[in-house]
Amino acid sequence: MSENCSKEACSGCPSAGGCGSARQQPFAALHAGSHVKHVIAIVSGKGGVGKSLVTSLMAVQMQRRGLKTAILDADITGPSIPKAFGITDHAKGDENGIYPVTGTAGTKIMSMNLLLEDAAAPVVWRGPVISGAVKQFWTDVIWGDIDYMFIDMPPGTGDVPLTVFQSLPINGILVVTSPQELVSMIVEKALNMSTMMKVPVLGLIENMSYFECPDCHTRHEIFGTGHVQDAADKYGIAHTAKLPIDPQLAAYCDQGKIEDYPTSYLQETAEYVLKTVK
Ligand SMILES: Nc1ncnc2c1ncn2[C@@H]1O[C@H](COP(=O)(O)OP(=O)(O)OP(=O)(O)O)[C@@H](O)[C@H]1O
Repeated sequence: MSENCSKEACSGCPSAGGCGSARQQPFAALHAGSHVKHVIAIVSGKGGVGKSLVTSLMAVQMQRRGLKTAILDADITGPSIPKAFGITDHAKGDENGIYPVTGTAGTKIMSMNLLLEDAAAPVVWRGPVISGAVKQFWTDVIWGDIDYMFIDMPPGTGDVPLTVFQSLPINGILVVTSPQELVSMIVEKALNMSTMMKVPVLGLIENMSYFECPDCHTRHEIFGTGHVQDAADKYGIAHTAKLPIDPQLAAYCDQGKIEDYPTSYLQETAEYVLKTVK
């Protein structure tokens, strides 16, 4: 934030994410064996709108550009990142710390499911314990050199997202919504939380925006017309994107082959992030 800056938050500011001094609280210390250049959090107002999918696609986009990429899965009670990347190995640790598991294309991943004996076992923990685990993914994991780390946040605006915002030096967030959700107060809550935390909103992504008929290529707005641009204008968010409902994408995710999916989805979002957070 420049000395002359009079903005309450960074949304809409051309320097958003780049000025670095908007947030001044002491952040949790990164492990000595890690050097993470940029941290982008993916948030949503509620669960099931495709936050993990967007996190995975963003990592894949960056990885394809030859950047060193990581995903910190902060969705401790509903971790879905290892499945999308087909990771079944457990994370290993020694006296120095915990090592992330690397996907076939090179994305480094840490998730609660990589630490559990049984991936189907529920994590029945209270909020502060969950927040502690997320912080440990930052402080105790030996990430090595990372250009872009994406954090798959737990949905909503509860105490875990709050702790993550306060503890980790997040450069910006991408908000994932669905067409119905966009008109709701829940999205406004997520956007207001980022304003309160002084973390710039880099973009608004409307997932399941439409379905394109594979035969006639007509686009059908199954969940109604979204208003992603209206919402972006209202909050001064410079970048928007729309993702279609794509059964093939879901199938690649289910088979753990997200890195192999030949798609340009979120290419423009990746380019916007590269341009804005550098
Ligand atoms: N655009 C899409 N096309 C097809 N399937 C999708 C799409 N977006 C999400 N899905 C599927 O919907 C399911 C939920 O998506 P995802 O896990 O990314 O949501 P989420 O917001 O992270 O949920 P939670 O917050 O509960 O973890 C997944 O099975 C995913 O493959």
